[in-house]
Amino acid sequence: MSQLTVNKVSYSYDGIVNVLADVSLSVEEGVIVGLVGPNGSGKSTLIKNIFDLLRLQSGSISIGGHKHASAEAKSMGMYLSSNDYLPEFLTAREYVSLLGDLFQVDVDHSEAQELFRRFSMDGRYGHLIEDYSHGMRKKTQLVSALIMRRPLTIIDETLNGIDLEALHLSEKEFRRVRDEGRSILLCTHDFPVLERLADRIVFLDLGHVVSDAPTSDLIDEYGSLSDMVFHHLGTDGR
Ligand SMILES: Nc1ncnc2c1ncn2[C@@H]1O[C@H](COP(=O)(O)OP(=O)(O)OP(=O)(O)O)[C@@H](O)[C@H]1O
Repeated sequence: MSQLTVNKVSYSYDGIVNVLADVSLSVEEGVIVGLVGPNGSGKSTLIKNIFDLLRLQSGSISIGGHKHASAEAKSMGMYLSSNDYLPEFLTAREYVSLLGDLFQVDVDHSEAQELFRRFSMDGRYGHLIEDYSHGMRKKTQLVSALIMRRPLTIIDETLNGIDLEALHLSEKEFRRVRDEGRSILLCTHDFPVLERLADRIVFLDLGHVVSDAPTSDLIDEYGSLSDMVFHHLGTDGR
């Protein structure tokens, strides 16, 4: 079953230039899909359309088989945005509880505390988020997504700014998410991470899907994901 289906979505901020042009993609159950593309190619605009943060202008989107703007769809997907905005006036425990209420998840705080320990934030779960560093906020976002266990998690550059140890642990946890049959759409410029993790890569450029292929096929053909992107960017008539 498809956890996410995007069908012929176009979007324009000014009614003149299409930032997304007929974008289609799908994320099946139990896969990690990488979303890559140069700055300004439309990745964040696409993600905001998926989560109904921008009103869909044309095409259709479904999450877990439900229309993307419905309450059912919204309960199935979680979005980790590229910024580290979190409610400063809450502790991580309160924030995770709040998400648990929203997603109707019975939160296991001892599991969250254990993840805090493993992410080198031992003893900080009950502290106010306003005292967290940038990296700690990113890791709090990751832990909260791991605890909410949504069928679809979309991660927009959230791994930026975390240390190598946390990155290693995140990759391990993402593989576990996939093994449990849940799906991740991972938007990042960190190609080595995608080469290790992603089953498939969707490459967006100037609002168009340039390619959508298994990571191993792209590596066989181009040697690496960065070479695939450089090859495309050097193509005449781009
Ligand atoms: N609120 C907005 N109003 C007008 N134009 C916008 C707005 N947000 C984004 N854009 C434009 O839409 C295009 C796509 O931006 P978007 O942020 O979706 O790209 P991106 O692929 O996520 O880029 P990056 O890798 O830099 O995060 C860019 O030209 C950007 O300037």
